Amino acid sequence: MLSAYTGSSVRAAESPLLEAGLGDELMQRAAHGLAQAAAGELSATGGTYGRSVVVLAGSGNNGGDALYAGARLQQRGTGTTAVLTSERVHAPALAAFCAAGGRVVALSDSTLDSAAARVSAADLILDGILGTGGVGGLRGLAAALIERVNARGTVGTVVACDVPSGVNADTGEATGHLLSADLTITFGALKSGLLIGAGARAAGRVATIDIGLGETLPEPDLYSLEPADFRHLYAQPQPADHKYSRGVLGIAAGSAMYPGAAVLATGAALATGVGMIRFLGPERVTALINTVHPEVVCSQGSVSDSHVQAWLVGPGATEDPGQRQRAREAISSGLPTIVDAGALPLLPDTVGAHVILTPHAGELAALFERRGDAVDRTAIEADPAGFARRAAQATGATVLLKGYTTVVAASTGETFVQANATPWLATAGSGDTLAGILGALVATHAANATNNDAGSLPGVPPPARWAVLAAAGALLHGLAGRRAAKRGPIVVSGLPRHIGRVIHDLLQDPPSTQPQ
Ligand SMILES: NC(=O)C1=CN([C@@H]2O[C@H](COP(=O)(O)OP(=O)(O)OC[C@H]3O[C@@H](n4cnc5c(N)ncnc54)[C@H](OP(=O)(O)O)[C@@H]3O)[C@@H](O)[C@H]2O)[C@@H](O)CC1
Ligand SMILES: Nc1ncnc2c1ncn2[C@@H]1O[C@H](COP(=O)(O)OP(=O)(O)O)[C@@H](O)[C@H]1O
Ligand SMILES: [K+]
Repeated sequence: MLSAYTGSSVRAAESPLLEAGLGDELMQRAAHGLAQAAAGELSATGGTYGRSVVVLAGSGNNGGDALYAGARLQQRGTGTTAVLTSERVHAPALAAFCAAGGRVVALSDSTLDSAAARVSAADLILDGILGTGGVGGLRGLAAALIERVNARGTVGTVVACDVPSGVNADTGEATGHLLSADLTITFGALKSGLLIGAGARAAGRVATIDIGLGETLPEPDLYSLEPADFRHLYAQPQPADHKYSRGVLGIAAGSAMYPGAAVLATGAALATGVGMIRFLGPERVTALINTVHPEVVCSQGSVSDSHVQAWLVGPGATEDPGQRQRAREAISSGLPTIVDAGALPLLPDTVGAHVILTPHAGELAALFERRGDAVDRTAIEADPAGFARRAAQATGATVLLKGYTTVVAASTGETFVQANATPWLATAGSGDTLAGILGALVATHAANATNNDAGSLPGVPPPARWAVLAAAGALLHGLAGRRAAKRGPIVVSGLPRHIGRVIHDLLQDPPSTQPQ
């Protein structure tokens, strides 16, 4: 499991070390790590000697890191040019850079075009315009430069210093022009803004350099499950198990208008592994379910008459009064319940953490509006962690907010971010399969909660266990989508096949490779 920290908390952790006079030492460690990583990128594409490197250096310490790293690269034989984006610059770092033989271009209106051409043509670009001290998006000449570079495109590898310049290291928000990185080398601790929102999209691969902050760091701001965590969270069937002891999932999904959502959610739940599925719905839907999934036990019955360990309600169920009634009863049953799509508007004022809401940004905006808290969808998309937390706090539920990165917030504040998905998953019905995965994970966990530790991870407090499971579901869904997308555009009804194969790979001990 990865832990991430806001840029502000990393700055706070640095401050006693700075007061102790260790600022230069920290910067040298950062520059060393950055130069090593950059040299590694160059080596992978033909070596360092004679390669062209451009350092984009802003006015602060982020520019200092990049200039010191540029000096080290110059000493290893690169041809390095620093483009200074501000009149101010970290003077000792610039002096070291010049002493190593680096060339310097001061950005001005008259040098903008030639500097942009140089950046675009470089073998490697170190982006040190702004780090954790940035306020708002890039402005002035720096913004104009990046706009021109993006218009031309880049030939070489972009390595961001700490964060892609202009990304808010706390929230991942970014306004204006950004230079997307192939690799971000971040210092001291992983920054939250690299896991989420625009920052996650711009960061590329992320590596953290230890600069010795150690115990000065506070509690993490965000967590992210890694593929190797999955097998600790998945309730594998044991020799003494039978179908009931493994966990029974109740599903009330689909309607005459949207029967397909029920088929997709049920197929994904079966593929994730569950003792049994009891499916409730109108006859037309149950007939379809039984045709496509003969192993599912179907009826037109009620929630109170159905013995299950967990519920999944809502996919495709918007217009059907019977399904709406089942959803209401499931939500108030006290059993863990996945509340998706058409069931979201049926939520009472407050529920427990065992109720897991799965809105996309539009559905979350509607949820806030129903509670008299008007929030724009675009505001949610810009700060998904902030709004998922707000929703979890307001409702008491565990909130899984879907999108390019999926955020899961526990009502107690612990927040997970999973960026395992692919935009190919942005296709109708994909959310139904996520709901099915979550239903199966939660039902099998609920059945096993007393005799194994599925759903708990070292370092994560027990109240967040539903959030951990939901994050595991997002991880599995994302990896299955990636695997499916290797063969072209995703057809959602084919996703269950990939879900099963990804689970197989994730349960290897130890996982041989990260499933793709
Ligand atoms: N502290 C440490 O121990 C260590 C820190 N480290 C490194 O330091 C970095 C933080 O450095 P920092 O605090 O100097 O801030 P940083 O991000 O370089 O620039 C801020 C300056 O930029 C400007 N500016 C602001 N907003 C702007 C905008 N939108 N568009 C354009 N310009 C803007 C503003 O100047 P102004 O323009 O207002 O004069 C402000 O002064 C951190 O990310 C890490 O890389 C490592 O070396 C490890 C040890
Ligand atoms: N751009 C994207 N990149 C990665 N995953 C995405 C993207 N857009 C959507 N997804 C994922 O696809 C699913 C879409 O869910 P949803 O909007 O509820 O679809 P539907 O209601 O049609 O089933 C979610 O799991 C979401 O995280
Ligand atoms: K930067």
